[in-house]
Amino acid sequence: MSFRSASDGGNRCRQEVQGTEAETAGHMNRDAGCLADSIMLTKLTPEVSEEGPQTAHSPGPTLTFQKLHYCVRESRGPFQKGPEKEILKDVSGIMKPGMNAIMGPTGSGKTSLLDVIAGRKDPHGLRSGQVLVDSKVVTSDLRLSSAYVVQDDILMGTLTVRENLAFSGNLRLPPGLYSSLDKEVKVSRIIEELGLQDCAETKIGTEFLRGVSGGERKRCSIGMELITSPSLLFLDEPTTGLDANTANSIIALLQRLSRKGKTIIFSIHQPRFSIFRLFDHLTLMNKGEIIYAGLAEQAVSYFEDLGYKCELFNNPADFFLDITNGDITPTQDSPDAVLGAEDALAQKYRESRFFRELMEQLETMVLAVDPGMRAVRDKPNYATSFLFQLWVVCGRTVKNILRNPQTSYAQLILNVIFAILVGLIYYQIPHSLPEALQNRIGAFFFLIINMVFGNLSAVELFINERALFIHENSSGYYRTSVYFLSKVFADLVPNRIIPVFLFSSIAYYMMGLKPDVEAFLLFALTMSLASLASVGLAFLVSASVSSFAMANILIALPFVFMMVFGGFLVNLNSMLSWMSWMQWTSIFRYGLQAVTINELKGQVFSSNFTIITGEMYMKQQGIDYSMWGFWQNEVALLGIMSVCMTLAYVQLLRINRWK
Ligand SMILES: Nc1ncnc2c1ncn2[C@@H]1O[C@H](COP(=O)(O)OP(=O)(O)OP(=O)(O)O)[C@@H](O)[C@H]1O
Repeated sequence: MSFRSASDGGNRCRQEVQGTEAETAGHMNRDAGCLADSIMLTKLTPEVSEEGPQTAHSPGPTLTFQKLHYCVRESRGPFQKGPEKEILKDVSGIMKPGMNAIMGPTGSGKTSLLDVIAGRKDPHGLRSGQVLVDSKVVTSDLRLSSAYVVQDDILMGTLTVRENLAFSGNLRLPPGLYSSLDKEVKVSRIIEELGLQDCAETKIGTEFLRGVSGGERKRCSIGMELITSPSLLFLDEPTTGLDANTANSIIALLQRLSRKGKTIIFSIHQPRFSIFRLFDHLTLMNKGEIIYAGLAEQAVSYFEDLGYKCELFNNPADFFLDITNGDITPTQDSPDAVLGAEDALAQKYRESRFFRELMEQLETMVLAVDPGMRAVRDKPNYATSFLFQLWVVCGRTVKNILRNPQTSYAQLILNVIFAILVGLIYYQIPHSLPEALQNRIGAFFFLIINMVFGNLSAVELFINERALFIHENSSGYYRTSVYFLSKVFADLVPNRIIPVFLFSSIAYYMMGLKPDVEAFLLFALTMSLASLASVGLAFLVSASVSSFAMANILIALPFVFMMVFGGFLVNLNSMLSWMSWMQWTSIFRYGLQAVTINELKGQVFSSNFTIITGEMYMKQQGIDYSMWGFWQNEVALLGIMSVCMTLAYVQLLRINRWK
């Protein structure tokens, strides 16, 4: 078995291949039998193998896809959709246990094919065709039961390699099968297998923190998926961005796994020969069509039969890219020589014996499809319970905040500085008119502004980790509600509630407001609720958009409107009636009214000739200062917060998880 090349280079390749020939041959023989066997296999759930409590080594599943036509609609701007573009054209194939590479020039559709067969691409784009895994129709459930390593490593930068792997293991290994100790052992085994011992306790790294190297990151990403011992593993360009040696070691690792019976399917751009020779099966794509699918070592001879000549010492992978790019042309004397048409290579492939054999195999497999298994759409199954997920995800969020405390410190320091500033400006407000009322109301407005605008930073909450959330959620780590609650709690307590309480204490006593504990507590409550209501709105915006620029525009607009309708800048009674309804949505109005009632009720202010009570002033301003008048403001703030938080959760559920 060798790369059939007319050149000496081909002979050299042959010698290198021979090193792996024996094991590859064994693998191929097994594959031949595996096709029939695989029809019988139905298990796609992670096998509990070498590291787990049970010892089972069942071969990985066989994945088949038939006549896939996938279309995308190109966008021509925010409101204009472009024409539909077919990015996969009548694509069929079989991927058996072993190393299955999808190669092709850039834009040829490698990633699209990988995503469609992995169930990660929006099913609305699939015009026809079906994907089967062990003769079962693929449903959205495949996303949760198979493993997919994305091209950009998505890991929590503040956690170490071991902690990241433990996070994946804790959430994705069923507690009924694995004790805590089993999970720890499994993480250690994965670290060993991936050669990550030296950096196991090193943090992955963030923009502020230098962490592990690119290759170690990639290996950790693969480990995050291997923790469930998946029998089917998808990888999108696992070697992109890595140096030659690291790329080699990653592919060698994948080959070791494939020899344990796993089905490894990956897209790859232009591998060097030492990598290419480890492939068992090759699918070559060009312009959305397959131009070769078959054993990797037969690809060179296939193209040579078409009249292309592989140069001396040329790497087969480069040879194929030269063919697809049109950099080499076929010799016309070959009986099968390709003519000049754009899709001639795809046409030639469809006329080849490889395609004929594939179609025969596919027909047999489709006949074996259990009709009852068609179109089944299982609900996502999570390995762990809601409460356990909440515990683990909250733990990670808290750890992340403690290791990356800049935002929390900044929020705290900002609040203290601002409280001292407000306290100094409005230091010990007198009871004499006109300062008594003017300064009090001015100070309250100033305070509410700080509560609302001081929470602009909350818009980053779901934008920062959007990619991480989408990846983990669609890979079955945790429920959306778990992530939402963990982020909300972890943000609210350190960043919102504690700083606001500190702020209220400093500002309240420096300004010399009512010296009464109950009044202080109600003041702090109002400040907290005004803060939480604005945080709720910020969360809603944060969950709705994916860019900071858009989020800043969307959050600033309602805050400014709310400020205008707060009752301080304009008298709300004098407003045009069709506009005045906006006051009911204003956090400023509710906050301002509540602190005004709390402070002025029962107070008397005087000048040389005038005496005015707080009640008189509030009556004049149209403020209801009864008990319910006060509490309705608090209820309204709570209501705004609850509605916004609920909508933020709905938006998180609606985030597009498809690629
Ligand atoms: N959602 C989409 N909207 C518009 N075009 C798309 C979309 N997804 C894929 N395409 C187009 O489909 C073609 C194939 O894309 P794909 O990413 O699969 O190629 P690729 O072979 O993986 O390329 P690369 O090696 O550069 O990643 C490209 O022309 C790409 O622009």
